[in-house]
Amino acid sequence: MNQSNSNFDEDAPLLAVKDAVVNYRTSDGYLTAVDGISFEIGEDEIFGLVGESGCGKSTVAQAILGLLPQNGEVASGSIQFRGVELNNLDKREMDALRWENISLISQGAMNALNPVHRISSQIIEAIQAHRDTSTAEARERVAELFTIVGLDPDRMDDYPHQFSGGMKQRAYIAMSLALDPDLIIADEPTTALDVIVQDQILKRLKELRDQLGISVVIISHDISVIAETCNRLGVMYSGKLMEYGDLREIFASPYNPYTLGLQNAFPSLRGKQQDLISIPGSPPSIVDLPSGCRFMQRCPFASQECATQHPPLESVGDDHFSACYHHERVEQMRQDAKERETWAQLQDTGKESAATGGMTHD
Ligand SMILES: Nc1ncnc2c1ncn2[C@@H]1O[C@H](COP(=O)(O)OP(=O)(O)OP(=O)(O)O)[C@@H](O)[C@H]1O
Repeated sequence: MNQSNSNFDEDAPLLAVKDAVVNYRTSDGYLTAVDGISFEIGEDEIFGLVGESGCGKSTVAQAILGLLPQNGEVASGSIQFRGVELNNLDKREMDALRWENISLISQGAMNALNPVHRISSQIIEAIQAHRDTSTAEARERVAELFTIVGLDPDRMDDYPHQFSGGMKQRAYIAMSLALDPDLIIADEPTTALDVIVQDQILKRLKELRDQLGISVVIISHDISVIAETCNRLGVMYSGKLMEYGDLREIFASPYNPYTLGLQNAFPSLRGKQQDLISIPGSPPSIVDLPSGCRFMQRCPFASQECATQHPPLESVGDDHFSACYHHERVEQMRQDAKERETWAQLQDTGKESAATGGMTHD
């Protein structure tokens, strides 16, 4: 463990997010992008946060790292790293924690490498900004990091343009590992990469967990990426967690209609290719959120009860939680969700919010 903060509580979870609400101040007033979500991440864990574009995944990542844009704020709830409330840290403390304890691989991180500097100098600079290390020692560390991420250390003095997209992404991962963080947050780490490179990067993230004991949060809109890599997951929709817990348990027995829909909508990275079925419509705008279940307008199983308020997360198994009013008829929902007609009827009845919308895969 990287003990840069003496207030860390070794018995506390690595990361605990509790009832976190994140608002953005806009000309339309305060918009709630993340609405009371709670989850915990333990040691040696790969946690996936999945959901369609705009559901609040990046907002969660930015809130954890203290990197919300100027108009964003954690309005309530708590975000604790090893028992330390991150919202209470000042800028200097948060800057130290970032990189040393939690590091971020953001969307398109590979483009964050500076094109006019050698990759080695960029990583050395990151190391020396936090540690009193000689350049020779830092170079040794860069070589070690290159080996860890599967790059040839002889290439460390190359410029970014001499690397392919996948190699640049690995180089950025090497940089994010430079100070031995306990947790890496990878926000769409493979989106811009082809399927083979994507697979290699995801395998590498898994190996980091296995070899270095680093926990990883992978944020993706693609449930098949999460299925390949994670051992626990949270399914987000419109600022809420719809299903949460052990990945195998959730994939073996999903309880939430949104998870059922997502499973139909993405091709498996390996395994049998099945017919893809989109969820008609699109998520509600955060400018005008419905008072009932956020997924109601696109849910083929919705009833009157769903219009009352968003359902709370309920325990439905061992480390398995789901937010839905219809858990008692889950067997039937699982069967019906596999049928194209079940989702097509939403379009027929005009129930969905955007008649021509649908899930996209990019
Ligand atoms: N600075 C901002 N000001 C106002 N609204 C914002 C701001 N940043 C994000 N939002 C809104 O907050 C909601 C959540 O956005 P966020 O980027 O967290 O979602 P996401 O699930 O990560 O989507 P994507 O996969 O497209 O990045 C969206 O409705 C978005 O338009």
